[in-house]
Amino acid sequence: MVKEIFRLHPAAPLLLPRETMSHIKIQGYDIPKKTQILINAYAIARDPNVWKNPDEFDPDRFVDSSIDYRGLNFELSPFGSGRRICPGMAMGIVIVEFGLLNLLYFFDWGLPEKEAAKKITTGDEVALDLVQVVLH
Ligand code: HEM
Repeated sequence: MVKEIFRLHPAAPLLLPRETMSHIKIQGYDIPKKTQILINAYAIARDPNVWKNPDEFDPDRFVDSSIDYRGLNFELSPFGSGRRICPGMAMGIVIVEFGLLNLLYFFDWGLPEKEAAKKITTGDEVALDLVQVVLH
């Protein structure tokens, strides 16, 4: 469940901007020194070449899968990766897991009468979830 939340709704959809320290070549592209780089984790999570039915919220996709969010699988990297990976990752994971556990434990969840499930806004319509949260 938490992996699927991090996949579809990364808290930092473009991770953090980084700058190249030297000239590098990635997949044939020359990237000069001091170029600002953004990793579009949001787009990677919705790439049909990487994920089956990418727009679908399907926690079961991680059953029998070794893909994890701790920086070793680039298709799922809500905390970034490498030397600049989020140092607060362990704390972030605990906050998300405890938040979810509390919501599930202390509330009885259900749909209001007559309201169709498809009418509920999931946030998929908005590219930057963080912006959506701030604006509401
Ligand atoms: C769910 C919670 C969190 C998420 C999704 C998250 C995500 C991220 C991401 C994507 C980066 C950039 C990594 C990169 O560029 O490769 C980052 C960096 C960072 N995060 Fe987090 N973070 C979370 C929680 C936290 C917490 C709880 C703290 C501190 C208590 C924290 C402190 C930092 C710091 C200091 C950096 C900069 C690291 C550097 O530039 O070397 N984060 N985080």
